[in-house]
Amino acid sequence: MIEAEKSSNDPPTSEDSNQGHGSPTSSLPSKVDDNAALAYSKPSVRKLFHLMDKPEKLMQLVSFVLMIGSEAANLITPLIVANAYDVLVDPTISNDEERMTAISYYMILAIIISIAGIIAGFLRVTVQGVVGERVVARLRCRLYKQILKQEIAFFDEHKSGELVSRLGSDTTLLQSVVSQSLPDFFTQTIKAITAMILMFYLSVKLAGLALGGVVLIFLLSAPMGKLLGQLSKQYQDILGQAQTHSTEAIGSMRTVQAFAAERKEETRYNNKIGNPDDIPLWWPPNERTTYRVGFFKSMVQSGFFSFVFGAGFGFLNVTLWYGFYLVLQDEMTLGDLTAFNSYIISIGFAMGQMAGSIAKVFEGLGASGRVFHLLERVPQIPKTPLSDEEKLDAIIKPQTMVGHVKLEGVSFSYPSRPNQPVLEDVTLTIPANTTTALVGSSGAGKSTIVSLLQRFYDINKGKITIDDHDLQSLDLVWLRQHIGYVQQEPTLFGLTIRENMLYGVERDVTQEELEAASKDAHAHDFIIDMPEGYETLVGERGVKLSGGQKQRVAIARALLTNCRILLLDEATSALDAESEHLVQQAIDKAVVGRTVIVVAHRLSTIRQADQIVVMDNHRVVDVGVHDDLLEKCPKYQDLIKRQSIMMRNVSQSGLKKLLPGVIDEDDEDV
Ligand SMILES: Nc1ncnc2c1ncn2[C@@H]1O[C@H](COP(=O)(O)OP(=O)(O)OP(=O)(O)O)[C@@H](O)[C@H]1O
Repeated sequence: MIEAEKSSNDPPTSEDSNQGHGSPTSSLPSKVDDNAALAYSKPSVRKLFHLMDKPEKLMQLVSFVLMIGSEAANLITPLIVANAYDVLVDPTISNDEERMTAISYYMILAIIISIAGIIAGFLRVTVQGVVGERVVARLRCRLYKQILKQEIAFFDEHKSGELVSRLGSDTTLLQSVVSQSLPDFFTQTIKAITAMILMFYLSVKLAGLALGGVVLIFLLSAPMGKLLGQLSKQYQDILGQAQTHSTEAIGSMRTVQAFAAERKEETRYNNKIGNPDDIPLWWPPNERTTYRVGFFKSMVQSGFFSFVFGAGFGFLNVTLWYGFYLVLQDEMTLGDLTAFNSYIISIGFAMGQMAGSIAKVFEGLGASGRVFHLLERVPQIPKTPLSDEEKLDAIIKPQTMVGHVKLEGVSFSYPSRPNQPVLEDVTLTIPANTTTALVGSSGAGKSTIVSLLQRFYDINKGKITIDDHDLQSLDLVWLRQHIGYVQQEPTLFGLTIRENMLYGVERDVTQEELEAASKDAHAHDFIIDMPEGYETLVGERGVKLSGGQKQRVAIARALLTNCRILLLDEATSALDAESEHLVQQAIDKAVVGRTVIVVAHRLSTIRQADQIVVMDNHRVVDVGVHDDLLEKCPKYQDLIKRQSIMMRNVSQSGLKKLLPGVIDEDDEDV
């Protein structure tokens, strides 16, 4: 956890090694390292090029050679055409036919070289495009892998929209940097430098004047270019925030519509975009919207280009003027002046394109800061071993799991709220193959225990062991493969029922096995009633199934994983009586021969448990079986009295029988 406060680039310190695997006591919690919107690494072109592997480097080399070829062709052509001009006015040639033959020779040569240049240019752009596609595909794959590797606390802090935006628009920006802007910038720079050398070759005086002009224009336009880069970055940041809102709303459309909150969501999005229909005049109001930033960005952009082109071509006339003077002074030929003129036009265009490319490079580098931050972020769980030897020493992957769970003096707060204790000094022994019900008031920390057992978070103090192995020393994949988890509202994926049931099941499963598991989970009957049976698509997040059906599919999934520990978060939301009964039967089958820890809300579940853990105010207040706790634990009595599910199922007289002495005669409505 200490690493959370360090830059991901920082080398590990001895302090880190003290926090190694198996350490019973970790450091105090630190707030998750980054505020989502500010997460940023130093952008660098070098890092971008490191994304290239051997094939791309080779292609880059080919592209470079093609670039030299095409630009050499472009630059040599004016020199050849200059010869044709000089032939035209050459007083030593008296015969027009002879003159035309010489001109034709030079012009045919110039046309052939130009065509070769165009072909080389076409090939260069194609190769560069392929390089860009390969780099962005690799970047997206790595980035997605990296996102999947992050610990749950990271996802508590980072909204999915923001991450999707990094995978989508940020990587697209980087692609255009690699495949277009940077190569264009280099090409145009080389072109401008070569043209300048050729200009010096033609006339030192004229070239000196032109160079002075180029430097002056560059210096004057640089601040505008910088401003353009800043505005581009701001634009991307606000767009990212808008995307975060929209992804959240689109992903929760049922909630949005149920609360008739479409207008609210529209406003939230529009507040970031700046809907032009709400802006009476074209001048943007003083709010941070993409419209406002884009408005100024276009102004600066057009100002920048107008200045570079305008000043460039204005200056061209000044040099041309001086050039005529030099021709009259016999310091250069007319042909030389036409070639010089072509070069200075080339430089003007090159500078314009360089300006456009550099603005895009700045924009891309802004995005690269966000992308590289994520790419370099070291997941806090599991902590990265400092060396291969440490990995071998520290990580345990036992042959089998028995399922004996122990919590010893566990204290915990969520990394996003480090000062708010959620568990304090919790000690608990859960023998293998028994069922433990966690009960307690809302917010007592029951679901947190379930999360900690899956090592979604690391504890701050104390120790959690499974079969006497410290949780932090166990191979994380092995651990999670041996733990089944059925959530209150299970998440299914937009796949078929079969695919959902086999999600996370690594071995081959026969149809018989699949059906047996779904029969045990009381899911088989409703599945075969569906038109496409096990091949039925369940819709995004399983929306096409009822709550009870989703739970039964999730239980079947847990059964198929052959998990040794089953974690159940019982639904608080009411299922109808029949569905509840079926889910209960499914759970009854699932618990046999497993260590089961259930966040219990139903009296039936609580009563059947081998031990009941009563939690209150972040602590365990009592542990026992139902009858004992009813007798001696006031908190438990209170809880049972309040169990809403129980109230639904048990009549007042039944309640008095169930809780003698706890329900009073006048306790009509508990
Ligand atoms: N991801 C999180 N980040 C920060 N705080 C959290 C997070 N999840 C839960 N909490 C806080 O931790 C405390 C315990 O939550 P937990 O979900 O474990 O309670 P619970 O006993 O399961 O409650 P319930 O019966 O209502 O589900 C609560 O105060 C809650 O606000």
